Amino acid sequence: MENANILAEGSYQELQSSGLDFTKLLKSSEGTTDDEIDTTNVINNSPEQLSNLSRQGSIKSIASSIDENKLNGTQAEPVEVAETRSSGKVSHSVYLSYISAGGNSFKISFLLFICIFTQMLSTGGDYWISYWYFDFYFIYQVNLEDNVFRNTESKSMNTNNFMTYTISDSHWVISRQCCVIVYTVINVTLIIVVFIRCASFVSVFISTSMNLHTDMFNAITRATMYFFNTNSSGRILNRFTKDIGAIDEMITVPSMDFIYNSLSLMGIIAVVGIVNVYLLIPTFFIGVLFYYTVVYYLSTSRTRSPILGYMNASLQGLSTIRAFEAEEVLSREFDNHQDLHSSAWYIFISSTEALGFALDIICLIYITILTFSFLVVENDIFGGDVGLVITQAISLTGSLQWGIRQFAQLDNQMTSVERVLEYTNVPQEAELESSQDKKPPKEWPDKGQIVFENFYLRYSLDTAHVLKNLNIQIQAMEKIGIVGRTGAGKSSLIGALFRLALNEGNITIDGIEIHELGLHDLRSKISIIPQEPILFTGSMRKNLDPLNEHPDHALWNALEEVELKTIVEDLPDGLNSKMSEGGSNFSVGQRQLVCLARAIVRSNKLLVLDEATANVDSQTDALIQNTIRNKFRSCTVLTIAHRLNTVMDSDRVLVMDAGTVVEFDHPYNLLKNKDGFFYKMVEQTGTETSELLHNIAVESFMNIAQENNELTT
Ligand SMILES: Nc1ncnc2c1ncn2[C@@H]1O[C@H](COP(=O)(O)OP(=O)(O)OP(=O)(O)O)[C@@H](O)[C@H]1O
Repeated sequence: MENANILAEGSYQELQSSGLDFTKLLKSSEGTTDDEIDTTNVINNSPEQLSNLSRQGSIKSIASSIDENKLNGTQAEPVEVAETRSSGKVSHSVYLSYISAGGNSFKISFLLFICIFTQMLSTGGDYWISYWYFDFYFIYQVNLEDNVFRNTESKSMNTNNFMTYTISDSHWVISRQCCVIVYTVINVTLIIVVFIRCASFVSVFISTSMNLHTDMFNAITRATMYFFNTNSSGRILNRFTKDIGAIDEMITVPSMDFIYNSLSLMGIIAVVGIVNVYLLIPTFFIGVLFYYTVVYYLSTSRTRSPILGYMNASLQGLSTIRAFEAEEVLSREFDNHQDLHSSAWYIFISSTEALGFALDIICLIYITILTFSFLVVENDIFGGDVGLVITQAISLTGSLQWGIRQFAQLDNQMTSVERVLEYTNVPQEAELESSQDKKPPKEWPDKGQIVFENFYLRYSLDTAHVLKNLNIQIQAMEKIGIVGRTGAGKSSLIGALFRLALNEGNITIDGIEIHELGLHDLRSKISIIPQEPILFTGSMRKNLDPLNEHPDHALWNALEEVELKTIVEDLPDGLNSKMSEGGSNFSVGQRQLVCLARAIVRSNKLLVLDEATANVDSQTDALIQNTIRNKFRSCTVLTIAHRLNTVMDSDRVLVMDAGTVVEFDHPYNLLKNKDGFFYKMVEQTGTETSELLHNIAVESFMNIAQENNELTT
């Protein structure tokens, strides 16, 4: 195929005789067919196995590397860490963090004050009515009964005046007009305060969500690479969508209801205590009974089944399930999850009903105790107060049930807060900016000399070192090829330069120890072309020059170097044309060329190629190799080699095995050692290819020797 057109089709012989690009390609790579074998797998495989591998394609090659990993035992890929539970008991510190995320202590105290004040006004209004009724009783009832007052010291009474009268030593009577005015003031104030309370709640809840989201976002963007290796992107997105969604929507209403109901309960207890302090004794015992009922209920309402997660995963992997004809197994597993889910849900409904019944009984007992206490205990409690206490206690029944259900929901949803808080505390990378006294000069690195000294690397504190005691000196402008079997530590060596894992020991670039620098200062000075080309959503310009530092002509020149100029010119908006997500409107090879153009634009002294040509055709490979040779002549280039021919003309080849450097010299010198790793790797590519590779090495060695001679004469 070429440019999305079928140029030719037919058998191998037919295509061979057609003289099309296909046969040219074959001819150009005739000598390197075996060479296409991944060098990372060759050391321990026989030639027969290797040729089998190359024929069997990528699936086999993946399988072989997995087998190898299994055999070695030590080279396990990072395992995804277990997901935090989505239900269960939430600690008090989570509640505290949730509350403190709502704003400063003044804001939270104000909200608390306004809630208590609202409840005081509400209970005060009820209490005022009872007081009012008391006045009415004295003025109309008692006065009608021949002005017989207890402890009578009768005074003249004028109920129409806005005045108070002392009826006894201990009680005041207030005029009706005054009662109405006070009651109106209480209610109007209550309405205003309720509005203020609503506004405060909205403000606090919005701040809570925003702060939790921002904290998590900031923490994730600065998290170590190890975190991303052990947490899938789906899981991270889940926290930003589902958990933040729960904080936005599912927690707010239950929190408010719970606070209202708790305060209302306190209001009722206060009224009971004011009317008769001895009634607090049965209230206490009922409270204890009530507490244990609620604790029992909450523990049963937390059961969950992962049915939704299972369903989601099944839908996402539907094609795989069908391809492997695993529908039966999956539907059986789904049924099990469904059974668990249904039984948990049934328990939840039953326990909620049981709780309602238990609370009704408890409230009934309480109301009975209160009511009979007024009959049994001889005292001078006024009838209005009795009515007030009983009506308040009756209102307990509904509000308590609702409050507890809301608390159960709140407690369940609080796991979302816990999960968000967990991600705000993930391990962070080093500082982005260097301290003033360690700031590197603007032109650093101007030579490109790299020195590793007693260097070790591991991916987490509880795993073994994957790079061990490296002592490497790479001279300025050297072209270094890095080879080794899979898991030897080639990518880790590159990662060490970018400080992506836990580095121990020294790495010096042009005399500056990189661990003393800020990450921005370090990483912006090393260009990398990875195996998987990374393009951003946005314009072509943004992809070539993300920080907008270079003029247009520099970008066009870079595109010309990688032979993409005409393709970009043909795009509707040239440099401003939009790239799809991940650059999917470009082929893999073209994306790789854009990455190369980006590296050319940056013109750093250090370039790293991590198997950059592994996924491209041999023509693009040749173009990339040539461009690198020409454009990065004065740079230090580290190339992790996928195909041996790409590193045979390097100044030196670094052979790695099990995290250590086993050989490091010019390929010509390495090939002299017939017991060496590199020699064996070359030999295992087949007779023809190895001969070709030997020739490239000799030619390159001669060229270098000639250049050195010219320099000395
Ligand atoms: N992100 C990671 N977290 C934990 N261990 C890792 C990680 N990446 C690599 N390793 C481990 O480090 C060791 C070296 O891996 P590395 O990727 O550097 O090898 P490599 O030579 O580049 O292999 P390949 O050619 O297959 O890419 C392996 O044992 C691997 O399991």
